[in-house]
Amino acid sequence: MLEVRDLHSGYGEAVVVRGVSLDVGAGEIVALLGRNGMGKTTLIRSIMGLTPPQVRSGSINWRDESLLGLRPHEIADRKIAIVPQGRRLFTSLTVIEHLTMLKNARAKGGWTVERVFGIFPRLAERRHHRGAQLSGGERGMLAVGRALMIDPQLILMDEPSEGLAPVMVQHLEEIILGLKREGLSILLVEQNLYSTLAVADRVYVLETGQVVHHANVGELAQHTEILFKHLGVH
Ligand SMILES: Nc1ncnc2c1ncn2[C@@H]1O[C@H](COP(=O)(O)OP(=O)(O)OP(=O)(O)O)[C@@H](O)[C@H]1O
Repeated sequence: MLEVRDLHSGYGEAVVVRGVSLDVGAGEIVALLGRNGMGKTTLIRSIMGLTPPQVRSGSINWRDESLLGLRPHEIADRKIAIVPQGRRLFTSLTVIEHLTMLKNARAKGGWTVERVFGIFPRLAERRHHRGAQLSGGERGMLAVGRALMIDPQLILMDEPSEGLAPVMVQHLEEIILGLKREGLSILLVEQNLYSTLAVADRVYVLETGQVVHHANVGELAQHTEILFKHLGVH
């Protein structure tokens, strides 16, 4: 479904993503692991058409169509959503306003506000609260809910568990697995290794903008020395 080939992308003179190739299949959860500053966010933003960074060369194809040169809203029209790092919510808009701003009022089927409230009851309680009034966990839920409202087939999630309490991280894992069961594809950037191993099918490890390891989660769990070498974890 998503096919990235030999992608180079960066900021000004600095090329941060240096020749990355990766695939995300239908209904697959693929994780990008790597220490801070290795280029994960740059890669996610490049796929979504967000600038900066600027893509220098390589290809990004989605269902056999090139995404290069498309604007983020055109990419969203192709059913790709992003849960951006830091959530990027509007401080003065309410929960409901965030959820409805991208939904075509005439759209039929798919995700509705009520369905999002069904998986995140806390957001229902806070429906009239503004972005600035929400806790970190509530902001995280809203960022995921907002992404779902475009009825995505692929979600790019940039550290969705960042700042969440352990119980919420577990809830998020369940939601991610539920979305997979519905056939969604997810490209997940995650610092939380255990969360990654709990949900992902395959993992790419990035180091200074290059893929240095690619494995199924089962293989990775048996070769924890790889994680130690590239991620500095035990
Ligand atoms: N807007 C920008 N302008 C210039 N350089 C940037 C910009 N954003 C990121 N960089 C640089 O690109 C490199 C990769 O950053 P990136 O955010 O993609 O890493 P990351 O793997 O997602 O790490 P993190 O987990 O810290 O977000 C870093 O050296 C960073 O300083």
